[in-house]
Amino acid sequence: MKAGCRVKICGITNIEDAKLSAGEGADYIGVVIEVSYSPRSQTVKSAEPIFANAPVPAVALVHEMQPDRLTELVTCLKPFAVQFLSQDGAAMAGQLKKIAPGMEIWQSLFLPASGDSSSAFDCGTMLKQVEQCKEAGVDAVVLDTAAVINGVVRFGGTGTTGRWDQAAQVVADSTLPAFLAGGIKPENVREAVESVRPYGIDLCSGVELHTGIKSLAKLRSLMEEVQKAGGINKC
Ligand SMILES: O=C(O)c1ccccc1NCC(=O)[C@H](O)[C@H](O)COP(=O)(O)O
Repeated sequence: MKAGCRVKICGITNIEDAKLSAGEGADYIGVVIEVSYSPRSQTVKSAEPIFANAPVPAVALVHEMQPDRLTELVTCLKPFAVQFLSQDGAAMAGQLKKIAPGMEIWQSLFLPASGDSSSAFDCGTMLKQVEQCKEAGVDAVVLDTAAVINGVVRFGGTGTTGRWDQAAQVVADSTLPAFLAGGIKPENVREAVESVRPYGIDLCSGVELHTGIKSLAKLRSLMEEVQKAGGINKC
């Protein structure tokens, strides 16, 4: 098993970027599927070539997708995992694992943005959520940051860092592998990894040339910085 911090490159919109990310060392790629507020969103149909040819495990991200559509997605794309941005991963896990045994279920959980000291956060409550997810068959959680952009709440892909002190508390006692997401980029990834010690990191806008297109130079620089991060991450 890999010892260091896993890396998931998300918001992939084309197979070239999937291959670029994997070639630079990504462990997973993520594709946002039919999420209205994402500028990187793909349809099940347009995502087919990415999932069919992905060189590393590919994760399908969904938000409040109807169960019938979810079944179609799983049948067509055969993702390594479905990641729920809305809080329905635990409720859907049992049903999805019946139709796709072996497929993982990931659940995004949202922390306040850094600098936001007014939003209530209770580590114990989040750890209970993690435990409930685990009992329901969820395999991993992604600690991300939600933010209001142009008047719309976006659950991910915001480029906004979260409260890493709070993320570190959750990671330390999480009973599931926990990824850290939100505003991670080459310039801050070392601090993110060394201060939170997540199982993995998950990022999107920090390695883009422009929205929806990845940058080779930024991916390379990110991976170099991840390699430099010292210490042992949570397995
Ligand atoms: O990437 C998007 O456009 C996106 C939009 C809506 C929900 C999720 C989205 N991306 C999912 C991810 O897992 C991102 O990697 C994660 O949210 C972090 O994004 P970023 O802050 O841009 O690194």
